[in-house]
Amino acid sequence: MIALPLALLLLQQVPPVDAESAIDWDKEFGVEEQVRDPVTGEIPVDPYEQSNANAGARPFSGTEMAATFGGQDGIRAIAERTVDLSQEDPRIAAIFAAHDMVRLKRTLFEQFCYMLNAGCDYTGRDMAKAHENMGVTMRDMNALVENLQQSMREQGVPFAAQNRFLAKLAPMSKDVTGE
Ligand code: HEM
Repeated sequence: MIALPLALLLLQQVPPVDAESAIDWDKEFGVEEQVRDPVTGEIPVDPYEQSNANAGARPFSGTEMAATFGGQDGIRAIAERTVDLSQEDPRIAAIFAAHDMVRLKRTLFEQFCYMLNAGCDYTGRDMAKAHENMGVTMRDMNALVENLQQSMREQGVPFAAQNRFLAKLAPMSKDVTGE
């Protein structure tokens, strides 16, 4: 029977929360709130100059490679699947966890589509800027390439065409990893 009086006594001891004295710790530590664009669902990035040169490789000529990859629909499926597989891949998932996968799926699709000459412009950042301070290693790079290979295989891209595409990506590894 002493429980109720004791509880009341303890309640009295809790200092009242004063709205004016509540500390905004995010502000104190300079943590900015990340607000997604209501239309695109993406988190805005710092301004940069947009150019197809940011894609890091010149496109294939002709329409053969684009057709082999299943046109824009096939390329989108491959880019998105690569991101999904990488997010679930215990070897590299942690690198993706704190980043905007909505934007990555769009920009990776654009980059692949541009390179495969399937009728897109690339609007993302260049490879060095996009992977700056991320600490990506060649081992991580190999894991991502395996995920891309699986995505291309699932989409029915022939082995020779897969390798032609990978050969265009390979020189980017030094900008991505800094190794
Ligand atoms: C040749 C290989 C690669 C290509 C072509 C590539 C392509 C891209 C592209 C197009 C972007 C988006 C740029 C933008 O937001 O403006 C990006 C961002 C990103 N990439 Fe890669 N990438 C490669 C390798 C890797 C690897 C190996 C990892 C990690 C294992 C990785 C992790 C990421 C992450 C986490 C982002 C998001 C960055 C952010 O939100 O600021 N990438 N990549």
